[in-house]
Amino acid sequence: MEISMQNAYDEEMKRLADTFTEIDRQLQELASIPPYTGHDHTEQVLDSIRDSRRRNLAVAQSEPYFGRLDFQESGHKEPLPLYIGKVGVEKDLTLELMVVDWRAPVASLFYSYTGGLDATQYDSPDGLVEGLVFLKRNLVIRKQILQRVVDTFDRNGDNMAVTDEFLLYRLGENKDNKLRDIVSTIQSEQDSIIRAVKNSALLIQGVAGSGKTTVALHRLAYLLYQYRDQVRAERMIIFAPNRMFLDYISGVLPELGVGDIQQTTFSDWALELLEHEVKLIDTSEQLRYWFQTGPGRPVMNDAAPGRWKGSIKFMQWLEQALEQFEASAAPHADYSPWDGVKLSKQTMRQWYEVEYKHDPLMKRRERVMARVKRWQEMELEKVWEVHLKKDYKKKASSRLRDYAKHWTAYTPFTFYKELFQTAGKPDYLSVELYNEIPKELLASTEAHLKKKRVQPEDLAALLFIRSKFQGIHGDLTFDHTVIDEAQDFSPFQVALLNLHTRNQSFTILGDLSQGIHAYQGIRKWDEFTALFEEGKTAYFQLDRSYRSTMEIIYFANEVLKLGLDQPAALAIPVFRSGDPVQIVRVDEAKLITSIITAVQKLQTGEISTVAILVRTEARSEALYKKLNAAGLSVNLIAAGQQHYEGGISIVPTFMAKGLEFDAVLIIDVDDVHYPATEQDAKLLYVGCTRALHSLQIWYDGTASPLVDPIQGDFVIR
Ligand SMILES: Nc1ncnc2c1ncn2[C@@H]1O[C@H](COP(=O)(O)OP(=O)(O)OP(=O)(O)O)[C@@H](O)[C@H]1O
Repeated sequence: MEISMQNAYDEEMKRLADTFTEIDRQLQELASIPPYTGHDHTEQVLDSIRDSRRRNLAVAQSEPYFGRLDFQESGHKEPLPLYIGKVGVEKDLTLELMVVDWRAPVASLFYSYTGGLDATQYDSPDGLVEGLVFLKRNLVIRKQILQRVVDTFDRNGDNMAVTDEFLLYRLGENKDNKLRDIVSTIQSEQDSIIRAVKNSALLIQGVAGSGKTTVALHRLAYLLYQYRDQVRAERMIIFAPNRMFLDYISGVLPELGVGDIQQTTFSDWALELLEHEVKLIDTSEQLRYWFQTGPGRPVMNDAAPGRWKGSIKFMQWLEQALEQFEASAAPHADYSPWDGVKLSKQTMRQWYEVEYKHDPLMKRRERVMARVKRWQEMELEKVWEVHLKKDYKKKASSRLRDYAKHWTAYTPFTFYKELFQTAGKPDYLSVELYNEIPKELLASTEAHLKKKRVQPEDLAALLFIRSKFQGIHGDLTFDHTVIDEAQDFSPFQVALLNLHTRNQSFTILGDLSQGIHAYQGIRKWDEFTALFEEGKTAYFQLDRSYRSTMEIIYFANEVLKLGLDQPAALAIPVFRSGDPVQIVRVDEAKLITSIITAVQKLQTGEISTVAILVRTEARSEALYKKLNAAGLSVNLIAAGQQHYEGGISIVPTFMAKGLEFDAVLIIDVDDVHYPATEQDAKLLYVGCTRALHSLQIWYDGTASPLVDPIQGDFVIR
């Protein structure tokens, strides 16, 4: 070790020991105060403050910080070292900050500073603070042991830019079955997204591996810290593509000390809100249909049911249908509980159309019926003769039931079902509107709905109807909504979520180049921008990819260029080099033995997770059986999977989206399974970009036109 680094190491050892002494002292002091169980409000507040201090100190106790920034504020004589950790730690009496929380305004310097001698600044609650950075240092502390000290900027050194050395060290590590936090190496462009203001819809186009998911999770932790008076964790929600993906990302928020944030899929959330009145079709059927190979393959154009039903046009169509329903829904007949007494339809209409106008539709009906009942009770009270009263009461309850039956109480499902009937339109719906539904869609939807089954693309519509029928109560609204893999969401879904989200506070992330579910997803980000109030959106683009080696990124970019007229953006790799991508011809007869040999070879290196990516689900199931029978223990990842186990996985490529593996082996990359179409290029791109360190492309017969022409020193055959 160089002398200067040895000095740095010694200095940090001493500082670390002091920090631990202080943390231990505070923890002991807190342990000596028994928990408060009384009713005094002030004492209760103090107790909860002590509780949160205990929790923070427990986090800091093993890894108190990961970074140091020496910053000299303008007007100050000397730079002050700031130690940055996952939680802040203050000295008890002096309140001197021993460790700064990574989310605090001053900590933003640690992330946004990219080098140079010029003054830099950060946004503090009191305005901009300017000054000079002298040192940026990364520290690895594990279980109280200082393992590594890396200076990525030193004003007294030669290199005036912040170096990537520490980042590369972190990226070179192998992955297990969970996504991890990146607090120690958040990059400047990621930091701007994490710290962007709350009340805006952020739309983020990020290439594969640019840290979108990770950044979104860090943003939630930041919002909870920065806006602690305005947001609550249980009022924030993350929408992810499937449960396995949720399992995969489930470690990050607890690592950041954040709990209770809702994490779900759009379907699970919607079905719950619809009180499970309907069931979803088996979506693996749908996936098999869209991801089949060969000549029968369907085209993913705007006529696809998901595109039609996911459009804002359909939302507007429903709005009109609901308006037509509303106009005809008021009571059409007088109500008479017994002969000689009558409540006129005009009175009831007045209640329905004027007095309760601002209530949701079905609530209005409920309120009118409740009022009719009250009126009826009052009328009964006017009757003095006992036997008559008894008779009227009986008659009235049966007539009221009858009257209510003729004024249908719809659920979102029964209403929706009535719209999609091939036999004819409901009375209230105009012919023009009814005729706008494509005939084929009308028939297929009717067939599903008859079985009380809905397709994923029906859910936004059902929830929209629900919102009109029941309204959206406060407990169904969110303080902030994250949509991951948003390119697969429809505009209708996002518009619907906007109804449930306060102040347009959204983080919407995705990659158009990975839009493999184009039968429902968007083509351009404008489709979402148009949904929000002007001036309350912000667009970010993340082009640097952190996951894969340079070789893998160069290769994946070539695949996109060969298949897409205009890729959304090409990824820029960080300077991390690995082995070239291998394109290998493997005879089908030798496939199983070749996979086993390749996996065993990979495992002799540092590789811990391996994915064998397969074009279709059927093929992956067949290979899974054969590989296990041949003695290789692999996990099959199938649609509907709840957990991701790590190790060796066999996965249909479309299911691998969002995940990552140390090594990836894509098989069947021939001209039949991956012809030169936009759809296949996106699918193959998703597959290639799952790999961190090693990528192999296998084929038999003729290599896919999406890989065959690729030349360069990043590929070997
Ligand atoms: N600043 C960073 N420091 C260290 N690692 C990072 C950083 N940014 C991203 N990564 C790593 O890069 C990988 C990709 O991150 P993530 O999965 O969040 O990207 P993504 O953009 O959502 O990817 P995709 O669209 O391909 O699913 C993860 O292993 C993550 O830890």
